[in-house]
Amino acid sequence: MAAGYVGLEAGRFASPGILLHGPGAPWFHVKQAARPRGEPLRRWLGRGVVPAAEAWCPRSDGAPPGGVSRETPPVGALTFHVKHGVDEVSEPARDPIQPPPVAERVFGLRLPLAVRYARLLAEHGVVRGLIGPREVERIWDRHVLNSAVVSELLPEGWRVVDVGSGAGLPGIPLAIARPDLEVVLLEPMARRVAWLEDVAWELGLAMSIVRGRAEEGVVRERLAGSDAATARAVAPLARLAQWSLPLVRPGGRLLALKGASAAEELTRDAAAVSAAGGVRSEIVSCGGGVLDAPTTVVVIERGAGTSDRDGGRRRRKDR
Ligand SMILES: C[S@@+](CC[C@H](N)C(=O)[O-])C[C@H]1O[C@@H](n2cnc3c(N)ncnc32)[C@H](O)[C@@H]1O
Repeated sequence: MAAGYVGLEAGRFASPGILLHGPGAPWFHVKQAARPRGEPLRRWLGRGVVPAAEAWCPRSDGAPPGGVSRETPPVGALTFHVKHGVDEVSEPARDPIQPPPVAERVFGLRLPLAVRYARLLAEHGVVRGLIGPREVERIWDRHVLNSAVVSELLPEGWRVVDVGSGAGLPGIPLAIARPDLEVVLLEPMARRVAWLEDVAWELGLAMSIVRGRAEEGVVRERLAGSDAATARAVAPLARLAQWSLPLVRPGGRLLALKGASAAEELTRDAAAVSAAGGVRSEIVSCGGGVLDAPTTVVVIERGAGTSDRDGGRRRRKDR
């Protein structure tokens, strides 16, 4: 790096809600996420957010371009530089998309697909508002791996409906880790559905994406008889059971990814879960030995005696 430039980690410039770090292109995120349309970055930096006159991203040849570079810096060089008159040089920031070693245990030979998904989330997912910029740092443990380890609870060949898939969590990591599953992503918001379609296409994943709400009749018609429903950060357990249990066959399961609130929710919503057809409930920890913080899942089985119009009719094959 050139002398005369003080290297600062991009993240240090961030004010709340503004992403200045990220894989690939910090300037791009500034432009997209924070900078008023059309305003030169130089002026934006001069606003007291960064007390500096000139900023640039490192180019692949290492030379300061003089002004803001629009070249995407190479991975591992996610540093934003401010001309400051101080002879200091920074280390390149860690690439948050580098998978941790445990990722190979979870995804095996399909790890490259998981890396591509993590990168899509971190780059386009942030810009498209699917995940917050602060999530990029913890994309693996809190999102991709946290979701994929739920596959421990899914027998081979099951059809799984991911209710309220949003950014594709947990459905897409599950589909990557377990190509034997038939994964259906269910999401009502058009913008998110478009994102899910883009990701499925980019990754070449054979999966169905259904636009709708779990409780809608037409959705029930289409998805009833699934083996399991997954849901993360969608609704309190009572509502989730009312929405999702009608989508699974008798004996099938709702897998609700919950955090520390799992036990409390299960106690609080026991009556509603039972009224929705849930017969056996338990709290299971997934990913022990892989994740520092294993994923807590509330597992609710749908009772054999419960009925809805299509329950069990659409089973793919006898299991
Ligand atoms: C907070 S986001 C969580 C997204 C994703 N599961 C995750 O963990 O990142 C909740 C998602 O549930 C969807 N959602 C809300 N109500 C729903 C319903 N009745 N049926 C299906 N999806 C629903 C929302 O559109 C949104 O995408």
